[in-house]
Amino acid sequence: MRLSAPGLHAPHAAAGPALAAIGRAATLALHDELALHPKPGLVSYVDTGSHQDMDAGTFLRSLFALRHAYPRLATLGFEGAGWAALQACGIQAERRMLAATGGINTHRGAIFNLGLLCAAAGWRLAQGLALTPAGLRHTLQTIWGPALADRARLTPPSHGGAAVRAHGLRGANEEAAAGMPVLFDVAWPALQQALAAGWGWDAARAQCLLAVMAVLDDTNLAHRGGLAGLREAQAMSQTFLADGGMGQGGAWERLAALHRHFVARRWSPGGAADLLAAACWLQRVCAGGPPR
Ligand SMILES: CC(C)(COP(=O)(O)OP(=O)(O)OC[C@H]1O[C@@H](n2cnc3c(N)ncnc32)[C@H](O[C@H]2O[C@H](COP(=O)(O)OP(=O)(O)OP(=O)(O)O)[C@@H](O)[C@H]2O)[C@@H]1O)[C@@H](O)C(=O)NCCC(=O)NCCS
Ligand SMILES: Nc1ncnc2[nH]cnc12
Repeated sequence: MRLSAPGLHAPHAAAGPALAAIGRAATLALHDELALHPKPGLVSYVDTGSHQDMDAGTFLRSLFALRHAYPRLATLGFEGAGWAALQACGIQAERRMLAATGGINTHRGAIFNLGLLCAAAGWRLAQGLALTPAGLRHTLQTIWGPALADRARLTPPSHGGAAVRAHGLRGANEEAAAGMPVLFDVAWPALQQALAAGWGWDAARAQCLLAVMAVLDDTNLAHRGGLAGLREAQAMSQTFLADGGMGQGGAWERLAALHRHFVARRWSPGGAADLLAAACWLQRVCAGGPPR
């Protein structure tokens, strides 16, 4: 599926199928992330990683519950909605997720990241602009960047966020305010390079995940493992990549060992998982989808 935006100012009805496809790509991208195994500390169809309160079924219920939110966010972007409307839609989606999972936070970060990307795609569609990674990044920064930057200063952080920011780390909101540099400068190039090397969709997603884990200030890791845990997880990911990443001999076995190491410590890179999903969404929206 390649979604370019032909013609300036596409009328609303004509854009309906494209907006629906943008939203559907988000649900599919969440599944791309869930279906990958092993992922250090994360839930998949094979096991629940570092989690006791959720499994793949919880994630499936969550992504099913979110399936209308993403096309809605794309439509809001198409309509040029302001930040308040996007936020209200995101908060409603969070409520749906919690209702579907019995109060478990499966996709809070993914609602936010993928929701913003869908909105940016909808906005570009309305302007007749191409859906490219660089273009989406530019739209995010110019249209909603100022509101995000204000929130970064004004909104009190939740959960481990306070401690995390006390260490000068960058959470989901700060990442978005900066134009999602880890997504566009790290995750997306890693996925593209792996695909260009012919590694296949599974290895490419694993490489992308490790590339993100190597650099992201993942608040979930900091929450579960403290700053020391976050830094050790980053260092282990960097070493894995330096040794050849998914291109090294025995890569899958080594990834499985990393998974066991994370599970033993209850570490879970949930923020990195979300950015893997976001990179898969870019692949589906901007690059014709996963390789066949
Ligand atoms: C903007 C908000 C989403 C910010 O919320 P918060 O202040 O909580 O910010 P962060 O802690 O920075 O991150 C929120 C979630 O984003 C993921 N994440 C973590 N680090 C990063 C990062 N550096 N960059 C990008 N994304 C990041 C992560 O989400 C994933 O993990 C969650 C599961 O974690 P888990 O450990 O299992 O569960 P917990 O219950 O949290 O902990 P335990 O007790 O079990 O240990 C899961 O959600 C994944 O998606 C972070 O959790 C929010 O405040 C907000 O504004 N929401 C309103 C919606 C909105 O405005 N939308 C705008 C338009 S769409
Ligand atoms: N597969 C997964 N396991 C645990 N937390 C996550 N957050 C997003 N995806 C996740």
